[in-house]
Amino acid sequence: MPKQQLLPSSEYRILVLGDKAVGKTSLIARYVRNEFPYQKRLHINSDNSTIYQTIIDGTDYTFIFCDISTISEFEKLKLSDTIPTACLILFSITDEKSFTQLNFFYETIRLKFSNQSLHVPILIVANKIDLEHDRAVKQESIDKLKSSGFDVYDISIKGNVGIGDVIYTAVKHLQYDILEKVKPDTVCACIIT
Ligand SMILES: Nc1nc2c(ncn2[C@@H]2O[C@H](COP(=O)(O)OP(=O)(O)OP(=O)(O)O)[C@@H](O)[C@H]2O)c(=O)[nH]1
Repeated sequence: MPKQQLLPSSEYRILVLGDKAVGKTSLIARYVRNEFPYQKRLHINSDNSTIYQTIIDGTDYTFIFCDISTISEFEKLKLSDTIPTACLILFSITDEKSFTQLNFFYETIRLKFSNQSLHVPILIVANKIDLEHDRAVKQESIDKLKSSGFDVYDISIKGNVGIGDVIYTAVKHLQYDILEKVKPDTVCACIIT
């Protein structure tokens, strides 16, 4: 009997949002090209998206990264729920305002996706941890977010620390949500031989 794999879609959209200069473009450039600092716009399509194919745990993936600098860009985004979508909201530990903006981004995303049939995971990313000496956001404030149940990841794009973990976690969240959605009754997520 032919092998049939009933696994989640391998195409994922990853929206990267956050205040000015928190490292949104740098994150995509680092992940896709291992480039830091990035060469201006070299890798960005005209719609500010970057398509990247990779293999994770032996499976092929296509990621569509969308670099969103302003809320008006975000609101203009045409989204369908055919492509599973995760959101990364970045802030910089050296910029208190970028931290206080988190709530605004979080709520805007939740509203935008309120009609989506699939749950959209939102991960919060604390960037520039290499700049500990310039820290403006207290660690206790970040710990408080974590203990309230938010997924918060500490990264340094410059130091190439933690980026792979963030993307990996986003994808695993998406797969889990898709499997939960298709799980009931007759459909099982398994390999039929
Ligand atoms: N030290 C340090 N600098 C970083 C890090 N990540 C990004 N930067 C720097 O922060 C600045 C802003 O990075 P960008 O990637 O342009 O930030 P952005 O969020 O895309 O900015 P906008 O497009 O203006 O919204 C650049 O000078 C980066 O080189 C990091 O982890 N550590």
